[in-house]
Amino acid sequence: MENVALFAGALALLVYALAFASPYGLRVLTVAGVYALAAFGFQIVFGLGGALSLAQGAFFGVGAYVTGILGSRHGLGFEATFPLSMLVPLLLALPVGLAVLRLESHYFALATLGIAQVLHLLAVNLPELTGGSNGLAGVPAVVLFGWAVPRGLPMAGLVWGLVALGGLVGWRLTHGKLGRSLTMLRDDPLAAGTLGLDVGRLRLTAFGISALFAGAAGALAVHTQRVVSPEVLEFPVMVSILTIAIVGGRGRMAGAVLGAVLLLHLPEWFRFLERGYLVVYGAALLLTVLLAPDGLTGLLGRAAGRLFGRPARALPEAREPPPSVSEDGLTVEGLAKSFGGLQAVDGVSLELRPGSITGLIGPNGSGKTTVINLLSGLERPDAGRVRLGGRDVTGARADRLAHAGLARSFQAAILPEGTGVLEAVAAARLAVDPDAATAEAHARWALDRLGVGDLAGQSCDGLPAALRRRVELARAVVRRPAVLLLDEPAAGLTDGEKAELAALLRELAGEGMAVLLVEHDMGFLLPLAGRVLCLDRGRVIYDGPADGVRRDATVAAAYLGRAGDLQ
Ligand SMILES: Nc1ncnc2c1ncn2[C@@H]1O[C@H](COP(=O)(O)OP(=O)(O)OP(=O)(O)O)[C@@H](O)[C@H]1O
Repeated sequence: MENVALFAGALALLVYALAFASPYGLRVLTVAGVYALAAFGFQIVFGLGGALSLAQGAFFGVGAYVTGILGSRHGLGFEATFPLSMLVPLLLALPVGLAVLRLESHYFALATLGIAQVLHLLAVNLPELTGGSNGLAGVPAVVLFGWAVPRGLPMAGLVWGLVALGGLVGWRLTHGKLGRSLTMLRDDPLAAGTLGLDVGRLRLTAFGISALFAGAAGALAVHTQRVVSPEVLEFPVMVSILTIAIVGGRGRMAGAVLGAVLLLHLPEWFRFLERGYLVVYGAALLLTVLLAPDGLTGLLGRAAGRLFGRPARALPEAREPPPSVSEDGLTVEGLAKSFGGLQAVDGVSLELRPGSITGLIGPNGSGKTTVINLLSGLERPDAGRVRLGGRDVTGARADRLAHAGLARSFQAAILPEGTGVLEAVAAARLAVDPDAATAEAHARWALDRLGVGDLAGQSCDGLPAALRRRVELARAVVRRPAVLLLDEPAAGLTDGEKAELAALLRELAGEGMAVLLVEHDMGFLLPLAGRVLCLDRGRVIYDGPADGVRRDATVAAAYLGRAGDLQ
């Protein structure tokens, strides 16, 4: 269906360009292609990665200036200027990205906006290099195999040829491991780290790719206009790219094309309204954003789905992933963490041996989740030592710990809305499997293992709580971890479901996994766990066999009068 729509769209553009477009119309179409190319990169960094990079306009401008300066001042040809126009923004993006990519979203947006401001100032104030406010004229035409590509249809053809190529590259990236990893990162950055994804490296890669696309677009813009001026570094360029991505549909290459064609043509279509056109144009944009929050391509996709039904998803054959290799489990000594003045975890020591199930209990707020967060790398300990698989991993990042064989679940099962069950589970293998198809085959195995293989073709949206928990557990199990940390996995389950979960956990431990269970439900936990630790105000107040917990006076005292009760 998607392919038919793409083909129809491409054909319509071709017919318009060949038979109907005036020279001016061809120029607008060419510029639309240039913006589509810039928006492809933005779809990757913002649409998929969720990082509102306001540097896309700056990278566009840098690409434009590289072609402008090298072309008009040094007479270099397209074959040299075009790759350099992509390379220079990339070289700028890497150090800038390293410096700003770890900032929180709005600070990141501001920092990237600053880049454009600085570059604009440089462009205006370095006239010997850039031509100052007037810019540089006389940028040569693109010369291909000795033929100077004239403006009009040939230039439009060249630009749209590159749009087709760029769109294909972008489409492959978005549908492969990178795109899926970025989507996971956007939807749930915390979980992404615990699934082994290197958040920093992924963001930097997306930022770099966005710069490559923007630089290419900037170069083509200059060849189309044959001049370069500080205008290419001004904010309207960035606003146009952002609008194109949002109106067209976040994260979709087809959305970038549709958005660019519409954004560039709407002012032309409304021009007869003279000064009133801006009002209508603004209202049309506002309506699109309000009525189609996932953009026009999202709207069209949903409409097509309703009309023609969703095509059945071809499911991969289940394949068993290799288990993590680890003879030793996890050993923790003197773990401590405070938040401000509050000592959340205070000198906790524990050992998770392969093949064992250990329970971690304690009243509400006693530090159980913080222990799991410390062990899985979401918090850094203030003190203590953690050894995993025989190696010291104290303070290691979540993705490193995941690679070392640790998996965890979260108290509130987080599955990204709008994602398929199979994709959500496969996300946990993206960091280790060679490609997305292998990750999906492994995910299929995990879903079968959890007894929910029939959910593979479904969406995560609207799944009942018990099934969501299973899918989330499948996401941990699919990693075949050596150590599995589960934060209240039985919450909200019926007695029958709890019994099934208990059987599964026994099976996993029987295969050599070391399991840590944080639980309030003693009826579930005590028959399952060999050993139980009880925390109170961050300290271990009981560490012994499960059947001794109920008789222990300190444990009973800790639970008395607290929100959590020893059921
Ligand atoms: N990021 C944080 N910043 C400040 N305080 C925190 C943070 N995380 C946890 N705390 C505090 O640390 C203490 C321990 O919290 P934690 O969530 O680990 O307890 P818990 O035993 O898991 O509780 P529950 O059973 O309710 O899940 C609480 O007082 C909590 O408010």
